[in-house]
Amino acid sequence: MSRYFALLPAAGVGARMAAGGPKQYLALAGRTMLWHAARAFEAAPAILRTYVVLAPDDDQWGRHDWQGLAKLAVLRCGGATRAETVLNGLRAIAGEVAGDDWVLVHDAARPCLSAELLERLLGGLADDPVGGILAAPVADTLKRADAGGRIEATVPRERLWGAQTPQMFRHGLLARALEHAGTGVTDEASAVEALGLAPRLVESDMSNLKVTWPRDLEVAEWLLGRRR
Ligand SMILES: Nc1ccn([C@@H]2O[C@H](COP(=O)(O)OP(=O)(O)OP(=O)(O)O)[C@@H](O)[C@H]2O)c(=O)n1
Ligand SMILES: C[C@](O)(CO)[C@H](O)COP(=O)(O)O
Repeated sequence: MSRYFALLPAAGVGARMAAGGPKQYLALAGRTMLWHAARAFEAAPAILRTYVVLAPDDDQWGRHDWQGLAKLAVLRCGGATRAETVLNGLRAIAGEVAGDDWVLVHDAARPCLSAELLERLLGGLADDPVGGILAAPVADTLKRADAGGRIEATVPRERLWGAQTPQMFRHGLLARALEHAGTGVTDEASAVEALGLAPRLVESDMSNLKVTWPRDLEVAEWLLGRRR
């Protein structure tokens, strides 16, 4: 029978947030952003454990309250890029997680993942031979800029999706894909794509936003408040 694990890369520095420290520890609706990101997996019975991958020199973890997260396990093996952090995490859990177990990789910077979207991902991929990701169809007209900030071209948006997380793959396949792809890929799916496979898209929406810029905090806070 398939087993399911969550893995949260949380070793980023939050350069674009420019908050004076890693953004995963910023307060949102009374908890840290990281707490909320991990909380989504707490409520899903299928998930056995939630691994959080911190930077080796993280000095903030111990300063916060992680109550309510019984499935949590902490790893201190984050790398210089998101891909490196995920691969280090996959290697660290290889003794506990089997090659054909599912791993759901979820950004610590996505604190608003709902139970509905998580269930949709788990249900949509249960029998999938490759795995896949939550993603939202692009709604805006897309422009490519030139170096001076003027429009160079309008890019057709048909069949374009914005990739989100969780990204769900079997441990063995994902580790192999990331080893093959190197540390530059910005998500797990692109590493799997580079092996010639086609991950499935499971439709999500903008409620599962990534908190990247300071202005995203207010939206995330509102979404979390609405859910309570
Ligand atoms: N070396 C890294 C870089 C990023 N991440 C994680 O990957 C997720 C998505 O990254 P992003 O939103 O880019 O976060 P930061 O890297 O912190 O932000 P920035 O790029 O603005 O510095 C976050 O949970 C972040 O902590 C990570 O674990 N290890
Ligand atoms: C994984 C991701 O959230 C999918 O949209 C995104 O690629 C992370 O990108 P970042 O540059 O690390 O923020």
